[in-house]
Amino acid sequence: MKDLNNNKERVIVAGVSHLQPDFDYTMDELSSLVIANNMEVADVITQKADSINGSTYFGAGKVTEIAEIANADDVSTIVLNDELTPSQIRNLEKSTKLSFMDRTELILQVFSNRAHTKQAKLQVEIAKLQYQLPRIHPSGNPLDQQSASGGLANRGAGETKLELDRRVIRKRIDYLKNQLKAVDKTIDVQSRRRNNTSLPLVSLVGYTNAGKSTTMNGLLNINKDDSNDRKVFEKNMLFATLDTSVRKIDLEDNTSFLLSDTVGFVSKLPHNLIESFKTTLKEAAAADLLIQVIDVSDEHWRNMLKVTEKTLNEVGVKGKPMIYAFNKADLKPGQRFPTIEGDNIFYSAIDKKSIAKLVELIKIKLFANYQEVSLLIPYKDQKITEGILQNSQVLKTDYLNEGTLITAKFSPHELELYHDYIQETANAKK
Ligand SMILES: Nc1nc2c(ncn2[C@@H]2O[C@H](COP(=O)(O)OP(=O)(O)OP(=O)(O)O)[C@@H](O)[C@H]2O)c(=O)[nH]1
Ligand SMILES: [Mg+2]
Repeated sequence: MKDLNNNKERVIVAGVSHLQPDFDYTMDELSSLVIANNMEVADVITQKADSINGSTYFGAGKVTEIAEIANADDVSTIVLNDELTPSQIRNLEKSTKLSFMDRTELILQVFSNRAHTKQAKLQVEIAKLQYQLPRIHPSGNPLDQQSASGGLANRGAGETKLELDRRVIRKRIDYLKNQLKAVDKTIDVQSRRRNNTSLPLVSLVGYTNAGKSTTMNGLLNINKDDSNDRKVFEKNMLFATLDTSVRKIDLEDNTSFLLSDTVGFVSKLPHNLIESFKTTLKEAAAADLLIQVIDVSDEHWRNMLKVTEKTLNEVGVKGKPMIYAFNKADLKPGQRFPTIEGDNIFYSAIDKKSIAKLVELIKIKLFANYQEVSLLIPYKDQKITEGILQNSQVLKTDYLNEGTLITAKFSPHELELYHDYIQETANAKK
């Protein structure tokens, strides 16, 4: 069998620490991203400085040192902990003859390798081209300079080869954006169809590899061993999930909710990528309740929580009710689980008792503001009656002369929807 290890590119990871408190954590994570990109870390080089050098990122002495270490390690690529300007990368490459990859490019490559569906592929390619746009190099070949005397008919008149290349890339970005819009639209229609059921929507969010997909699969399993085709992909690797999956979860007491699993976050997630993935994150934006999954066995969980909150803010998800789900408690020595403390739960997604406890908390948070109400629905609106009987928490049904009298517990959203049929509100506001 072919030894895949031999094919892995060995790289040096390097970064400038200018007293940011999370520097060590971001450097560790950079190594994980390198491994996720199927490369190997040969060495780690850091420099302490008051600020980042505007032209070469590192100070001059450090650049020489990196070149020497790279030579000794027989490494030709250096991966950097920040996003660099195009000229910083050019200067570094010119003076060392090595190749430099910044954190943004690395994350884009990992996403690119993981993208399988059309939507994810389009989202990643757009972000990649946007990253490349200011970074394509002029070739230096004078023949590449287009003649300024090309005539008025020539739209590219006076354009350098570089400008032409950029125009081609911009056109491609526009084309892909249109394609993405079309794909988003079909997905949106599917999502709206789901929303018509008026079931509450719960979204799993959080750091990559925290256990969101494993939690979803655990919840799919609560009442029955759910058929495997409803399960989502879970794996010990960064960005195993790039797409959003939504599943209906049925609880024992006849209540149900929709649960969505989606792409995870990482620190310094490239802005273009966030922008591209906004539609994927729409389910989180539309959610009635967020479950933030946190890997409590990771020493950096506080940083991860901070990054998740910041990223959610950036995509416009603010002020939603949230459960803080501290997962992988089984891997943290001395951690009792499952336990609920306010909005926090300590649990393990691979433990049935934990999942049952999580359901308890979801029910408390989700159904807390439900109200018991009776609706009288005329027989001509049979479709509405059917919808309620199928999806709402129905307590009683009577068939009267005027129509169907249904007593049920309704969400605020449902109450708005069925406002015209309300007969009486029981004093059952919990
Ligand atoms: N021991 C233990 N392992 C867990 C637990 N939850 C998840 N894992 C493992 O952690 C790894 C990542 O889990 P996923 O569910 O794929 O994580 P995710 O948050 O969906 O990650 P991305 O899709 O990459 O963002 C897998 O190998 C899981 O088996 C847990 O409670 N205990
Ligand atoms: Mg996942």
